[in-house]
Amino acid sequence: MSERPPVFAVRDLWKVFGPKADRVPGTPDLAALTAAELRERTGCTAAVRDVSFDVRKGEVFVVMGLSGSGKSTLVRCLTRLIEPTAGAIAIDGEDVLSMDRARLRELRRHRAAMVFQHFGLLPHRSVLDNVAYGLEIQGMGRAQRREKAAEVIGKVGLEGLEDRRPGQLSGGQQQRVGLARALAVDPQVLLFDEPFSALDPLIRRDMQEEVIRLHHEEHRTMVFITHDLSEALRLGDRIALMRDGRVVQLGTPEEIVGRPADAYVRDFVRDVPREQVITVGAAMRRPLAGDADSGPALAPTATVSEAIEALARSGDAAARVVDGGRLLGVVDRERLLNVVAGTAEATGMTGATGPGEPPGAPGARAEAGRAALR
Ligand SMILES: Nc1ncnc2c1ncn2[C@@H]1O[C@H](COP(=O)(O)OP(=O)(O)OP(=O)(O)O)[C@@H](O)[C@H]1O
Repeated sequence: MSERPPVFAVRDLWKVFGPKADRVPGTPDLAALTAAELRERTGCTAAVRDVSFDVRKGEVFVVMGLSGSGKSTLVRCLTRLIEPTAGAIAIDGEDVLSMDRARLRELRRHRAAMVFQHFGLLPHRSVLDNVAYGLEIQGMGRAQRREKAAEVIGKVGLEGLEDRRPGQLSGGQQQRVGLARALAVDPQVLLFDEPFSALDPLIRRDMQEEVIRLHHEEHRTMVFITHDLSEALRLGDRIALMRDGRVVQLGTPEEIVGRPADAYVRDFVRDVPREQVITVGAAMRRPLAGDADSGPALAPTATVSEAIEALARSGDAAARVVDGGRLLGVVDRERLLNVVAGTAEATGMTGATGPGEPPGAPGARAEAGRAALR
């Protein structure tokens, strides 16, 4: 697979709050301290600690972690809503840290639009004018921006509500207005800061579907903060799991669930139904002589859960994993049970590569996991 170029490239990023914050990243003794030790020794909080990652074009990149792990600080650093202490950030190869005020404004207005949990809508303006607001501050003429706003309102399913004020909308509808406003400026990347956490579960699911749809139909690049694991697994092509300012694992949902990097991640994903996330492509063994002839055929992106169902129906002992007519491997009952029981790491016969850089097509496998969780 050819690597998609990064939209954001983040390297060795630090954000330290507190007195003389600058000295922390450059002083190995301080940089090595735990969060609690650092606070005690220096009075500083390292909200983001030595984080590096790329956000690839067209992917949904989820930043997940418990409250206080540094998610918001990290994402706010991307457009310098919070000024990083050390490190490098580039958008499309352009250095973000050296941008002047005008360039930064342009970055935030045109290139990386933020959708907040509290939608920041203007209460005295109609839905249409709220959606058009971003275009207005870009200097677009009234007729043109209203036309564009109406088009985006249609996209997010708010037709007929154009003339309402935000106060006359439900929470979910308000969030759609916030989303439409961000979309109207046609940004390269959408940044979501826990946008759905205040919504009730059904509406939340609706909005998640909306994000998935935008991802599929418009191939939007999105960075999505959440503290909710099932939301992360449902939406993310890749997930950066944060703890105390560090990214403890970066990978596809399948990798995070199937190959947790450490005890913390393992504990975090303990209750996830592995068979709904892990694919037969990861669980299979190499084919042996005679394997080609029997058992149902599954695509490598099929989940373990789908494989179990196929075997239950056919009565066979094993299923074949095939791609374009080629036999890739075999999953037998024992392998499938091991995934369900969590007694085998789903490393697959292709073996592991570095964290976050799986072989094959991570997007497709993440998609299989998401489909299962929907
Ligand atoms: N302006 C600030 N001054 C000092 N410390 C801060 C500041 N902003 C954030 N922090 C600290 O940095 C750490 C990371 O905070 P951040 O808000 O990024 O976490 P989060 O993962 O987004 O949390 P939540 O899910 O609760 O929003 C926390 O310990 C927080 O107290």
